[in-house]
Amino acid sequence: METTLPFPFLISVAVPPGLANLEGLTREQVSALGAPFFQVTDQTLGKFHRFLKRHNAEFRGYFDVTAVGSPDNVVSLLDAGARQVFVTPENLPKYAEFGNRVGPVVANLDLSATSGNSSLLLKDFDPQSPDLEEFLRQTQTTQRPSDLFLKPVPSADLELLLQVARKCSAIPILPSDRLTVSKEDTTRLSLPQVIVSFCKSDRADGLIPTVVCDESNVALGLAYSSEESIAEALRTQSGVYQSRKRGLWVKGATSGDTQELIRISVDCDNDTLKFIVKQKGRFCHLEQDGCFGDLSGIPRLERTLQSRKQSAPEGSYTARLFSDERLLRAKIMEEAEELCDAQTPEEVAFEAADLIYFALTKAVSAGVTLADIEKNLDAKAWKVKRRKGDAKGKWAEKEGISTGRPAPAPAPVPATTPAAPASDTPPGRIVMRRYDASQASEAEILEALKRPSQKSPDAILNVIKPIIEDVRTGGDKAVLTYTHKFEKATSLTSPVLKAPFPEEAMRLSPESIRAIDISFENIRKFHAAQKEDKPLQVETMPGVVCSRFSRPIERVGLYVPGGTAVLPSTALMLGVPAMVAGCKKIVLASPPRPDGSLTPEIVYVAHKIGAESIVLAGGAQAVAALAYGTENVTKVDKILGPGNQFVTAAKMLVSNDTNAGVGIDMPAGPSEVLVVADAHANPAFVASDLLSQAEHGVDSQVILLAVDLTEEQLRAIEDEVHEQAMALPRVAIVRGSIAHSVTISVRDVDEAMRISNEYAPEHLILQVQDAEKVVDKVMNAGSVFIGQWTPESVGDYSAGVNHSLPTYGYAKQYSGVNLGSFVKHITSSNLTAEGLKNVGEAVMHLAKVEELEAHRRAVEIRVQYMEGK
Ligand SMILES: NC(=O)c1ccc[n+]([C@@H]2O[C@H](COP(=O)([O-])OP(=O)(O)OC[C@H]3O[C@@H](n4cnc5c(N)ncnc54)[C@H](O)[C@@H]3O)[C@@H](O)[C@H]2O)c1
Ligand SMILES: N[C@H](CO)Cc1c[nH]c[nH+]1
Repeated sequence: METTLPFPFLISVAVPPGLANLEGLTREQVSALGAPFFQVTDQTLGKFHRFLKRHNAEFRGYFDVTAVGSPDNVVSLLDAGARQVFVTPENLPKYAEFGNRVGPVVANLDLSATSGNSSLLLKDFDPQSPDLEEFLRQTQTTQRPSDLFLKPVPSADLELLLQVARKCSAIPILPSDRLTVSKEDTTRLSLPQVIVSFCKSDRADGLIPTVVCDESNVALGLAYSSEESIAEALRTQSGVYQSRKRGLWVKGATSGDTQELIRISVDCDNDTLKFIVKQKGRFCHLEQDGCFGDLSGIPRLERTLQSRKQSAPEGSYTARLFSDERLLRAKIMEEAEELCDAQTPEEVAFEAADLIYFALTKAVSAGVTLADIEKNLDAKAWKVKRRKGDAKGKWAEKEGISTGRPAPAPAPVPATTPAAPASDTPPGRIVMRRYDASQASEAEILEALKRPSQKSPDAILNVIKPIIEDVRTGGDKAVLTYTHKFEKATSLTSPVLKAPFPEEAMRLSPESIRAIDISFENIRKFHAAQKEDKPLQVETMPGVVCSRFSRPIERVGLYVPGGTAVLPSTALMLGVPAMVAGCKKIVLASPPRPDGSLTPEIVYVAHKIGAESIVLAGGAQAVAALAYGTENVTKVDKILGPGNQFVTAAKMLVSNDTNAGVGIDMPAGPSEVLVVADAHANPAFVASDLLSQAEHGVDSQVILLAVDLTEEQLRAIEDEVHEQAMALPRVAIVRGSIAHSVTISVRDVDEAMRISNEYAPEHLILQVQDAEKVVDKVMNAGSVFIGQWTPESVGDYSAGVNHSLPTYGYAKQYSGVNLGSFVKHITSSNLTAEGLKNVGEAVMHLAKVEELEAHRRAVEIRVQYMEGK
């Protein structure tokens, strides 16, 4: 616990300041010095308690509680934010658990009886006592309490008290009614003079360097203080300093950017003051918040939100958030959930930033400042009674934490759907929301089928744009920097592993080699079959021959994801067709492990497909390196492969840069599956297929279209989902993805296929009777798995079909990766003289319509030549 005093003295106040007119110092002046001392009795305790609750941060004080009877009351003062309380030495053992927050009070000058305590309050201290010499001698011993507080007798000469305190490095307690900040008041001791007497300036002019900070302790700049400027600052409760050239400087007197004084303190070696102020406008004379530049981070966000609150552009997002309480509430809930689901440190930082943005919007909207929030944090840190911190109610239930209350109903079921009986649903059950298409509206079904919200495109762009720019301009070094940052592979010194790959980097068990070899061969066969053995040729008119032939794309970059799972199978799915297509340069990219190495399966696949190199990087940095090339990374013509939101957005961005000259395959994001199951389907099989995609990531979504299933049949699938999920190592991820996954009961297969085609799933699984016949009804899907013996995972690895597929509904317009993804089609025309004669008329006429005379003449000149003209 940080107990550093603002100054090496306390100010004693007889009653809670503000509850009575104080003589001497005002409440604000006491507050600005930050460490008051109070004497509390059973009678005044209630008042102090209430006062502390309200003003904890300003008056985090020291309390003599020897006149308070109940230890509970003493503890409640500590809990309310008292820095330290002093009790009689006999009572001290009762408070042992609170350590140095509780110290003894004694009334005699003999320190020997209290040695061993880290702090001690000497009350009725008389600086003229005959025992003073002996007392001073005792204070020189090593057993003395490190914090020795001297509370003087009422008649004490305060100047003398200060001298004695300095001699023995004790902390004098100065009565507020005997202090003043006014020059005119000669009956009291000058507080500014006391402050300055505790400071030692290194400067010839005696001024004290003063660091000026805002309420979040962000340094705004440097100023200087003198006794006079401190007096004026305390008198006016504003930022007043001593200009080195022009005397007193009242900050903002001319600019209007004034300051409200919050606190003055001195540093550890007493040569620098700190003023904490509430700054209006800017501190710096330049166009920036402070002399060290603009605010950043959370204070900057607060500033922006506050100005938006005053004048947000109509229709702006922040204006909507301020005016639509429900939207703001929904966003806070959404971001809180995303933060809980975040896994890597980067994701956690990203999601925490989002949550802080919306939380601060709520605060600003309610007129709460960051300083108010920080005061609360501090108050909590000073508490001594710790709450258990258990999760409560629906949140505990959602996470499967027992609350000792009856088990809850299953995950949200819309009112239109008959809910399963609550009593037999164990807490924390992993269950998909249920809808009944015959009772829910079309809009409700569409809403239920929405993919989990991705980060807003702007937020992602803000992250990836600088990364891409850094890599474009900084090359290898920039790639390495990001790999060190995101992958923590700090020992990596080169971002590329070039072929031939070292044997030790692909050392595998015979079983792994066999599994890869079998999959490789199946994928090769299926993709080789997609080859066009000869060019397409059509004679459209006599003598007019049109052809189309394909050529491999020369240099391809294949992104193999590696964030939440290592996916050598993706290396196969991209690498094998690239090899079959005959791409000359195949460059793989995949995030390395923290030790800088790659999983050996990926290196083995790279070796088998004849890759030229592997870029040891992931995310936007890998995409940028492939798109622009670096000193060691080969620039490619097309980037293919799935990835998270950063990867997908980076691919889109570089493909839009005409200077990059790079194409991409498609948006292949978080995995998803839609299973159509009827009463013939085996519930265990259905559940296993749903879970095989749910385990990919918390952003995955799985959908079950239950064709005419009874409540009992639905429950059987749900039971399987829960039981199988609970046994999975990635159950936490499954819980996240199932939270935004749904079961929809439909009447028949036609209704199921209508919904499925609208959803356009990446994977479509047909576990219905006569599944093959249903294939005719499939209009939009990445890849289809037909019948009960075809789990989706065979397509992920070994059947031969490709698993790099369009997600997020893009199956409506994109195909999955196939041989065609690695080739370009070139067309050719070949005309005889007769052919030109046959088609020439049409060409010349259309060229005339378009007024493109040179086009027309290119035909005419030949026809005339043929005719000997
Ligand atoms: N559709 C398909 O065909 C298909 C196939 C396989 C995998 N997938 C999907 O691919 C995705 C793979 O994602 P992944 O995250 O596991 O691996 P990934 O390799 O796509 O992403 C990891 C990289 O993201 C970057 N990154 C992470 N957090 C970042 C941040 N806050 N800021 C900037 N960069 C950051 C890091 O550079 C890291 O290397 C999953 O969603 C999976 O479902 C889809
Ligand atoms: N199902 C993923 C495509 O969405 C691919 C994959 C790789 N490994 C396992 N599965």
